[in-house]
Amino acid sequence: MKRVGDAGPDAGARGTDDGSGALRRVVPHARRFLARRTGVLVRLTLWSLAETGQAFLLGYGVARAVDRGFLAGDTRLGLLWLTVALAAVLLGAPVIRGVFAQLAGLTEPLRDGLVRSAVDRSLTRAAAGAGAPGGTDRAAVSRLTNQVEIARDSFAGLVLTLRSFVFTAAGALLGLLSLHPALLVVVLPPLTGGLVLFLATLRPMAAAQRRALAADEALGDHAARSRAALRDLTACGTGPETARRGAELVDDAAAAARALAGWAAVRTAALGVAGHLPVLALLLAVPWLRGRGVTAGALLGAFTYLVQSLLPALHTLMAALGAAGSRLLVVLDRIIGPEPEVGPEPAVGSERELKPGWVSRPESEPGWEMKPGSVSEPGRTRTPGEERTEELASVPAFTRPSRPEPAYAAARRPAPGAVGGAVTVSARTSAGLPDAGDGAPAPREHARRGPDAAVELRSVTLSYGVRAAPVLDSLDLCVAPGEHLAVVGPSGIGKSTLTRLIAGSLLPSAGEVRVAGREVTGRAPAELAALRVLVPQEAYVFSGTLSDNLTYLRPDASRADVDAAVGAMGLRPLVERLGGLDAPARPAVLSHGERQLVALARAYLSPAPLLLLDEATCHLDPASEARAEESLARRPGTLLMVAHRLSSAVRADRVLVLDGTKAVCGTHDEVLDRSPLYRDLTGHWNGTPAAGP
Ligand SMILES: Nc1ncnc2c1ncn2[C@@H]1O[C@H](COP(=O)(O)OP(=O)(O)OP(=O)(O)O)[C@@H](O)[C@H]1O
Repeated sequence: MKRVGDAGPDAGARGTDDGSGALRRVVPHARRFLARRTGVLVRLTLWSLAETGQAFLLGYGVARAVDRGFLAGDTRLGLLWLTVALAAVLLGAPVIRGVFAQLAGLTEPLRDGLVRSAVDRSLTRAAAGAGAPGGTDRAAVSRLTNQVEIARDSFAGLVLTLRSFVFTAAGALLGLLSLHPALLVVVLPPLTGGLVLFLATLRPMAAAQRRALAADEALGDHAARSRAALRDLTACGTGPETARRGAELVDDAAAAARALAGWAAVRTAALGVAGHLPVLALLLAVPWLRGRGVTAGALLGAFTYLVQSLLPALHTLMAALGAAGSRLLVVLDRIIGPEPEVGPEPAVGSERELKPGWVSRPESEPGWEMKPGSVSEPGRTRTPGEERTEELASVPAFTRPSRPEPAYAAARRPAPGAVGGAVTVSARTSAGLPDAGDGAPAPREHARRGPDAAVELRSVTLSYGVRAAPVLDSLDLCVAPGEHLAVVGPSGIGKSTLTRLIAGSLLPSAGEVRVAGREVTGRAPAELAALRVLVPQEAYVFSGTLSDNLTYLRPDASRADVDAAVGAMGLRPLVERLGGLDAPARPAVLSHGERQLVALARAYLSPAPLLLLDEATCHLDPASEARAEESLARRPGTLLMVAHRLSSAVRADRVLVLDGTKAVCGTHDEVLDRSPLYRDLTGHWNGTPAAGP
């Protein structure tokens, strides 16, 4: 199952790779890249040859200064050879400058190429519809910034040190050979032993590096998703679950970092063998070397080669290959390796991720613990009715508020036992079409369709782009006049899209939207305004008096009507604070909640028969929200609202659960039975009452 924060399919599959697969994938790209830059490589080689000469002269100059100069009593010659050695050291500065100038000819094209590749990949994934509708490839940010820079820096470091080691080692070994072949016999075994040990750590180190990167991406992805869904997490009470998953990911990242550190320790041991044993061996072998005619100058020259050239070059090579090499391989493979497959949207109710920390799981899945009041208990079978009864009884938050039932609600309440009723909803893949039990719509249902319906959607499909996956797919919905319908669903599922379609501010890609029996498509703004009011999440209050704001949609409202709206929405304290209805109401001095109350009171006063609220109560505290909602529901007309808290759904006559291309509609109890998603929502909500309303 894919959980929040799990790295993508590529991360998982490649996370187990020991590095050889990545090497196979990356090498052809590297060959092509280098083949196109032979000029730079030749110039780099020429500059590097100067390093060979420099390394050679350093030890050779010291050896000759001792043997032919100072020990032979010719101080002048000794100083001359020392000057040669010094000149070799000083030669290093212009050589490094030349090397760096050529290096830029390799690293900058590499970075440009990787950025292009990362962007191409992200666009391809976006076009293929990775994730939920509107889902994004969040790891792309990491690839584009962090990982490309890692690749560039690692590549530069690698070229610099690998080249330096090869050319310096060539100069030093040549020097040792020229001083005395026996020196090589002593120095080479520990040197090669250390190098072999070091090379043996490369693969496991690359795998550990890969795991660390995957863990880092997963943690970043989880954090980004959680941040984007904070509002839903709070409303659904899934914060603790998300925090728990975040803690798991932090643990994973820490474990990966520890594994990496372990291999770094082995590598340090290899460096000790290769870097320090040759010096020790040389010291211990002095008598043996002297016996073979190795002069004091040659010994001193050999030490100079080891300490000044070979070992520093080896040290930097190991550090670079160890860290930068495996990092480079892993990052290159992530950016230019095979494109991870983007499969079709998994079916809702299977293993599809709904939102951070809120994952639709089969109820039988181990680890899907029961929380007080959640729906099923492993090992015990209960009838749906029993489950509902227990659940509602055990959790006060789920008890329907006792309010007088509006007359219209009683009139349209379905007969006991009947499923469905005044609201129908279906989608191409939905199994939730209410019917009379024999497949045909219930008679009451028929009566609500056509000109009688307050809102009717017939096979409505909405895609935001020609190639984009539809947000709503063949959706049928029928809302009776006077109905109070709550729309719920995960973030980004299409709730706002639905309200905008019904409001007529968005045209369906296919199908028909009718309000009060009239098709909304192509209707003039004034006509639409007479049919419906849409209150969005961010309430609009204009500069003017409070009265101007409240009566904007109904200029002829009497003072009594306005007073009634003020009372119904709980605006009285604000009116008093501002100094009366005719006092200026500057939007800047109102809180978000006060602005929402003003917008709701304006909608309450509107003569439009249909009110559409798109999380229009999200800034209100639960008590104010309940009062506003109940007043709006009592107002003559139909109320369709995107629920911010599940308590809103419990208060509504019907609940429409949008769940990908599935949609389920019915009373709270009915959708609890039929919608696993709704059960998930309510289960989580119940489990953390502190976060609930
Ligand atoms: N103008 C647009 N252009 C392209 N895609 C859009 C547009 N508006 C919304 N979407 C996408 O359509 C999908 C449904 O968005 P919508 O806002 O309707 O969801 P929602 O359920 O209301 O989400 P939320 O609860 O977060 O407000 C999302 O994936 C969103 O990214």
